[in-house]
Amino acid sequence: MSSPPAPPSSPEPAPQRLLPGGGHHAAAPPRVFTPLVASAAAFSCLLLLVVLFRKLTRKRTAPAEDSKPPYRFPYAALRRSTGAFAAANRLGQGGFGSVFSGAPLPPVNKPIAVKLMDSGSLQGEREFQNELFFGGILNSPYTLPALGFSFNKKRRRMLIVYELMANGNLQDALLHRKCPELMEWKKRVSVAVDIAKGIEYLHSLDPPIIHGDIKPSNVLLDQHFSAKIGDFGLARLKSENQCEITVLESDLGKANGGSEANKVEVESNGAGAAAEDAGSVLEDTESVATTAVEEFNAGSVDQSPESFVRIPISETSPEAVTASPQTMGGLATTSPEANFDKSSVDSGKRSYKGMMKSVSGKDWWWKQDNGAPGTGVVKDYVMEWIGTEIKKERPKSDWLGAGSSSKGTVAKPEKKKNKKRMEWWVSMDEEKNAKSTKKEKRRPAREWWREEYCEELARKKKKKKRQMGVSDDNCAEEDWWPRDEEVYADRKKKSKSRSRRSSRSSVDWWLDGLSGELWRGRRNSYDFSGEIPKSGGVSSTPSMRGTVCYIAPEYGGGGDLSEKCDVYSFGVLLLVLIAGRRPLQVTSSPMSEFQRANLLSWARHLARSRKLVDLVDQSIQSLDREQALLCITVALLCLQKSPIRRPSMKEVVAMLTGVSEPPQLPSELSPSPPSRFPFKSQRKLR
Ligand SMILES: Nc1ncnc2c1ncn2[C@@H]1O[C@H](COP(=O)(O)OP(=O)(O)OP(=O)(O)O)[C@@H](O)[C@H]1O
Repeated sequence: MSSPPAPPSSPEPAPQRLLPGGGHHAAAPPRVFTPLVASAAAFSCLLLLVVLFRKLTRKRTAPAEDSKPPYRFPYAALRRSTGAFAAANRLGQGGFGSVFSGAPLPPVNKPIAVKLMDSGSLQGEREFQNELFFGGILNSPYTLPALGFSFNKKRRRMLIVYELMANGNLQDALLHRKCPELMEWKKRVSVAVDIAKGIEYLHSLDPPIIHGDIKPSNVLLDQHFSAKIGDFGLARLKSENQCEITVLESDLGKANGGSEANKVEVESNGAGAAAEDAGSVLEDTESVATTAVEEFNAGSVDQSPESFVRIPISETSPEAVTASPQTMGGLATTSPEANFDKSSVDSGKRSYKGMMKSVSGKDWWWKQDNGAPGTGVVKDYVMEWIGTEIKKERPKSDWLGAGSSSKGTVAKPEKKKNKKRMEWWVSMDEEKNAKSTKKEKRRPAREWWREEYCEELARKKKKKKRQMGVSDDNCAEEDWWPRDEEVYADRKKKSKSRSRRSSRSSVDWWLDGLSGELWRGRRNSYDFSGEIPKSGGVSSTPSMRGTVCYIAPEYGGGGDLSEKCDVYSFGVLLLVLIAGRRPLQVTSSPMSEFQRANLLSWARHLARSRKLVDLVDQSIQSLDREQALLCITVALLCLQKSPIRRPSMKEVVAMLTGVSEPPQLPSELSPSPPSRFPFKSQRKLR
């Protein structure tokens, strides 16, 4: 008997699995899940990547909430924002370049103004750094610090970004465009108070900030004609012991190396006419701003981004005495070299409360701490390129102190080179140093002034003759500088009354009340309509000491910069605001007008003859006479020659806002000045 055929083996062992309560629980893991797990893992990886990517992207597109200006903007973004620096967007021309309006760019979601500076002048580069430094510190509705910056290495351009001020600068609004809003007395007073509060704010910081160049063209007006103090290019931090602290260039050595690297990179991306685009390509990868901090922390800067603050050695500092090889008679000189090398390291003047942190060891760079309180975040500015530019531009003969290397210094040639560069840089506002080493040779400021002035006049006259028929009247309108014919008319007129002042030249007379000023030679821009020479203004003697007519006599004469210098400048500005005219305005009008040329002398004259209200702008509407008298009196108090006698800005604000008692005129402006008639006044007293 044949056995029944075996049932065909079931292809599916599944029935076993399907048996309830069967004894097959220890079966192998279900393979059906494997692809599921794999795809889940892949999905999570992908998700992770996406999250990471978004995080990275966000870092580039939106700086962290707590990040603060100044931000570094990609050059290409600024270029786009200003329509490739289109002429139509040009707001004006300053001493170091043009300013353009631009569309909002994150993280600054407001219209911007972009100052485009060529890197030709060291002074410009230095002002650039100053602007950025103070941009990280200032925070007041009455100041307008830089919001950001950028570079274009190929084109050797530096850019500074500010908030756009709809009504431009005060000089232009008041004297050129004569904005109707500013013809209202109340508005003028409110502008004056805004400015006073702005300066008060600067002086109230710890350490105080001295602006150093208060004048109407450095005051900007927003859409409501609220005033903000701008242009911190010449501003200084002041230490408790009166040391000036100057923001200086970056580590030259490091900067040079890095810059070369960058240069190669740029050139590899394009050449010739495409230079700008090549520069842009590099930066176009980022579409919006990052902060300097982020960039530095992220290590995306390929070289050290330090800029620093230099603190000159105090003359009595023991460190200075031992450190400086140029120590003389127990007192250290304040030579740039001494400052550069030594002060930084050990001189114990580093504690800049809440703003900067000292760097330990032999690293003498100062880092500017602008991070959120307590975080200890160090803010540095990217200055990779400036050092190289200095090296390129400056002739060897320009380095101050060349050949005067100190005995005790054993330095490597490269180090020495850098030092000399730095000395030159340092010396730009260190006339004081020169003074201390060459004391006996010092000339009176007035003599120096006269020479400079006469040379300038001669140059101007020559130039004008050459350009016969070319009108540059508009350019010559800047603040104070009279046209040649005016000056010569002035001289003619003065020669008639020479008997009175035989020993004094017209220049001396002209400078009455303005003694010692230097000028920066910048011109205003709204009415400018031609090519501007690189150096800028009508008179272009570079100076790190402010603007003629506005600079305090003691500072112009070589003295220290103090808060009282700002007070003096504010006094001039206040008179300009009240009178609606420049501080010096010589016209070819009749003799009666001539004595009014110098606003300060004119105000003093009116004070003595008790006609102060005559100073007020004739076109002012709704004049409050009492308030006008108060304002002029405050201005005259600020303009006292002795800095100690000038009020503080806090007092000025209190007087202008009526918080304190109305002030009295300075005693020397009484109708019979006691100093001139001592006997008479003594008799009177008895
Ligand atoms: N934030 C801004 N908003 C609007 N206009 C501005 C702004 N910054 C500057 N400007 C305008 O651009 C022009 C040039 O400004 P800039 O600060 O370069 O020169 P300046 O103040 O005239 O002279 P200086 O070189 O002595 O500072 C000025 O007419 C000014 O009104």
